[in-house]
Amino acid sequence: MLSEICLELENKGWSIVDHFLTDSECHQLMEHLLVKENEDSFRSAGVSRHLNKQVNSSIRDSKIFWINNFEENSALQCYKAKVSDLMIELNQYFFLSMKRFESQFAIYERGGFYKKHVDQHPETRHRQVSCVLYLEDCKEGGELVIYNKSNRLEVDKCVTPRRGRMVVFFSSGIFHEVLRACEKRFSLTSWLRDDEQLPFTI
Ligand SMILES: O=C(O)CCC(=O)C(=O)O
Ligand SMILES: [Fe+2]
Repeated sequence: MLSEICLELENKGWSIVDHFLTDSECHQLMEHLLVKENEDSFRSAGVSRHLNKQVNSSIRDSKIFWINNFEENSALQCYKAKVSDLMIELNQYFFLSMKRFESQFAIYERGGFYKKHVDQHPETRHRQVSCVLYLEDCKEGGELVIYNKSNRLEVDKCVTPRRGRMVVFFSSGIFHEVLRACEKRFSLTSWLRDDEQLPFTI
């Protein structure tokens, strides 16, 4: 599985992995996410603008929770181990030096969206690879649209969120957007980074 991801990233800049986690692991993550939501721990997501953090709901309408403790939940531990293995494989294949990752749960309410963007901040450039894991199916809406790596106007793939499905793509060159969700949409996103110190969260 890991070498296939590397090959696909090399060819297209993105890869879709079904069953990255099992249904029961995703259920466990959902339970954890819902506890955090009930504790009112989610916050409106911001977008970065020249190192200033802004909440701009015309670009992005969703709420997020940054994960600080992976030990709280066994499915999170499993997720962390699998993403770490992926990071090692990607480092070897692409001669990268990613050292850690930052992770957040995201909830898009019905009508939520995220306009076309790239994940790497132009000022810092430490995000190298993005991994988005979907925790529930979306029957309609909420698709992730991935644009062609050499032509940002051309759609390469429209990904339907499915429980356990993970999309991996380069954080710098791959434009993408989240279409309006028709129902509540749940995901766990990680950015693999090549710096050591703790980032400012966005
Ligand atoms: O949830 C998704 O499908 C993608 C989210 C995204 O692009 C982001 O958080 O930067
Ligand atoms: Fe993104």
